[in-house]
Amino acid sequence: MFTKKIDHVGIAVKDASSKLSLYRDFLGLKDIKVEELPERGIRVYMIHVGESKVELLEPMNDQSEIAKFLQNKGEGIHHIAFNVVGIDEAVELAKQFGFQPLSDSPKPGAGGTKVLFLHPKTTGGVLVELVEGHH
Ligand SMILES: CC[C@@H](C(=O)O)C(=O)SCCNC(=O)CCNC(=O)[C@H](O)C(C)(C)COP(=O)(O)OP(=O)(O)OC[C@H]1O[C@@H](n2cnc3c(N)ncnc32)[C@H](O)[C@@H]1OP(=O)(O)O
Ligand SMILES: [Co+2]
Repeated sequence: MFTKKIDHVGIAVKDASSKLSLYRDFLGLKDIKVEELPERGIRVYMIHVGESKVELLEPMNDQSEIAKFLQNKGEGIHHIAFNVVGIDEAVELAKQFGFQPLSDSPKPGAGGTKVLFLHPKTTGGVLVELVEGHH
């Protein structure tokens, strides 16, 4: 597998609009794409910063993939995502290295990408996302 850059840093928030003054107004990051992923129960605010992004993850409902994190840990950094080439081989490769994939195959991510998560228990306490494609 080939990795060239950090794709994004995922940040769990209860209410994204109240966080935009930092990114959009103070830091001057105007390229922000909003997308809803109902299958994950997440509204995404993808904030472009040079070649990488900050991804604000806002729950759309109580079943949201980030609801439990917000309940247990509160708002803050949720995951780091690496842009990769060869994600279809990543499940088997990760297992060979002792990292636990959180699905049997890559799943749809924001912006039409394919994503695969690795369990934080096997990656030094960091939820790692692999992303193939571009937002
Ligand atoms: C927007 C789409 C997409 C994109 O295109 O970028 C996304 O980014 S979606 C982002 C949200 N989706 C996901 O995170 C999917 C993958 N995550 C999971 O499957 C689960 O969240 C999880 C990582 C398996 C954790 O779920 P679960 O085991 O049910 O949670 P617990 O609360 O019981 O925690 C167990 C254990 O793991 C620690 N933990 C949980 N979340 C994180 C985290 N984000 N980073 C680091 N560690 C985490 C938690 O603290 C527990 O540890 P112990 O207390 O020591 O047991
Ligand atoms: Co992400």
